[in-house]
Amino acid sequence: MAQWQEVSEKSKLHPKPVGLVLQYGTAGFRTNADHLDHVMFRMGLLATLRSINTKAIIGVMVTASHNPEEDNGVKLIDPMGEMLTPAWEVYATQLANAEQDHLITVLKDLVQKESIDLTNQEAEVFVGRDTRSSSARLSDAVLDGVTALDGRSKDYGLVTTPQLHYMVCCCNTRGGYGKASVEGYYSKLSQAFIQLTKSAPNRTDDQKCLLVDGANGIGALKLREMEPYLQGALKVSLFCDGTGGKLNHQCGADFVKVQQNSPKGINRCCSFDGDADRIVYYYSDDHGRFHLLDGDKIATLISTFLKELLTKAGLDLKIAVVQTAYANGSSTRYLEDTMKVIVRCAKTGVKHLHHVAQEFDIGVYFEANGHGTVLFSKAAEEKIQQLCDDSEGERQGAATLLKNSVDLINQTVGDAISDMLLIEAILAIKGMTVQQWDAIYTDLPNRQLKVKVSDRRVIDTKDAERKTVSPAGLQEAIDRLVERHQDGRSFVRPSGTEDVVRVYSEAATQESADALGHEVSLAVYRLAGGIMFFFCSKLHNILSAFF
Ligand SMILES: CC(=O)N[C@H]1[C@@H](OP(=O)(O)O)O[C@H](CO)[C@@H](O)[C@@H]1O
Ligand SMILES: [Mg+2]
Repeated sequence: MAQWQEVSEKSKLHPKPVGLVLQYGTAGFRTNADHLDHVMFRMGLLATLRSINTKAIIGVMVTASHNPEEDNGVKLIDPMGEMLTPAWEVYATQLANAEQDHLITVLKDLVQKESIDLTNQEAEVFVGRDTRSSSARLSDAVLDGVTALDGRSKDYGLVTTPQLHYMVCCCNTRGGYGKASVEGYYSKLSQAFIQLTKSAPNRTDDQKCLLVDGANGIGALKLREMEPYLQGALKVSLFCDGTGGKLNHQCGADFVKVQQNSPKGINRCCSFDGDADRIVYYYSDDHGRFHLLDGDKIATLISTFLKELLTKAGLDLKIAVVQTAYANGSSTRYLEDTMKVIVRCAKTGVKHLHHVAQEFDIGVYFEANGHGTVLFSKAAEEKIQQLCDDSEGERQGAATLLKNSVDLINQTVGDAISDMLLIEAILAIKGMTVQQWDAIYTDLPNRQLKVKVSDRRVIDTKDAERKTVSPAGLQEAIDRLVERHQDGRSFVRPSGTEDVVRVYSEAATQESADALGHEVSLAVYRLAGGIMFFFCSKLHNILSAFF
C-alpha cells in the first residue's frame, strides 16, 4: 500500500478551496463543477477503501443528473449495485471537507474505525461519467485518487448512472446478474423486451413507436447505441438528443415534471433526465392539454401488471408499492382502496425507497418524479423460475412473462431505459393506450415551490417527512392552512440537493393547490428564517401582492 506521505503529496494536485463545506446529500455531492476536483480525488480514495473493506468492486459515477450543465457531482455505488451505505456517507462528507493538512488524519481515522487492513489488499473501482463538459477531467481526478491508494480501476467512460450500477452488480455476482459490459446490458434488456412483446403479436405501429426526450444527455447517446439490439421491436424517435441543445435546458424529466409542460407539443412521449435514471411519460390531448404520467402512474401500471400475473400464475407473493410524501394522494388512494396493495411511504431519496422495497417479495418503488424500479427477493425469483419449468398452460404463460419482466428490470437502481422498455411492453401486452393508462385515476392538482431560508437545517421532519417537528409552530400553521382547502395536503422539507426548503401542496382544484402552496411558503418564510421565494411564473402576481 502506498505511503500516506505519497497520498498527501498527490492530494495537493487536487487542492481543496479553503473553507468550502459540502454534504453527501440525497444523491451524493452536487455543486458547481469548478468546486469539485478535490472531492473527486477524495472519492477515489474513499471508493478504494470501501472496496478493500467490502472485498468487492465499488462504483463511482460522475454526474449531477438533472442539475444544469455547469454543475457536477458524484455518487458512490456499493457492491450489489445499490447506493453507498449511510455510515460511509458520513465518511464521504468528512473526507470532502477535511482541509489539506488534516486529510491524512481523517483517512487514518476511517481506516482504524472500519478495521481496514491496508497490507496486501486488492481494491477495484469502476468509474463512469455523464456528458457534461466537466465530467472527463473530474473522472480523471477520481482515477488519480484510486491510483494514489494503489487501487485498480476500470474506466467505463460515458455511461448512464444505471449502467454503471449494473456493471458493478454483474462483476460482484461473477456474471450472475449479467455480462459486465454495455453490450451485455443491451443484450440482456433487449432479449427480455423482445420476448415480452412476443405475447402481444398485434401491436399497432402507434404502439411500436415512441418519442423520447433524451434531456440532451447520456441517455440519448446510449439509447441510440442500444437501438440495433431491439431489432425493430421498438422504434424510437429521439429529440433533445444532445446534438444541438443544452443539457437539461427546457427538456428532460425534471423540467417536464416540475413545469408540468412538454418540451414539444406531441402525442405520446417520454423524457429521461441528465443521467438517465429517471423517466416520465406524457401526451397532449385533442384540446392540446398536457397530461403527465409520472412515477406514481408508472408504479400503478407496473404493480397492476405484476399483480395480475401473480394471480394468473397462482403465486402467493407479497407485493408492495413504496412511495414518498410527494406521491399524489389519488395514486395512494387508488393503490390502497382499489388495487388493494400494500403501500409504504419512505423518506425522499431512492436509497430510502430501495431499503423499504427490500422487505417484500416484490417491491415496486417510484418517486413521483419518475425515479424507481422493482425489486424481487431471491425467493420470489426462484419461485417464478420454478413455475416456468414445472407448470403448463396459462400458469406457465404468466410465469414466463414474470420471468422476462425480471430480466428486463434493472433491479440495482431506477433506470430510464429499462423502465421505458417495461412500460412499452406492458402497454403492448395489455393493449392499452397511454390515454387509457392515464385514466386509471385522476391526479389531484398539485404544486411544488421552493423557499430559501438562511439555514435550512432549522427544519426537522418526522413521519417520512410528512410532518415538521421544528421550527416551533410550523406544523400547526400548516395544519390550519390545509384545513381550509378541500382534499388539501401539504408538507415542507429541506432539500438534500439544493440549498432550499421544498414546499408541496395538493388540493381539489389547481387554484386551491397553488394558494395552499404559497400560503405554506409564507409560513416557512416567516417561521424558518426566509430570505427569498422561488415561484412559478403563474404565481408571480399572487405572491407579489404580499410584498
Ligand atoms: C422533490 C424531488 O423531486 N426531490 C428529488 C431531489 O431531492 P431533494 O432532496 O428534494 O433535493 O433529488 C433527488 C436526487 O435526484 C431525488 O431523489 C428526489 O426525489
Ligand atoms: Mg438522475
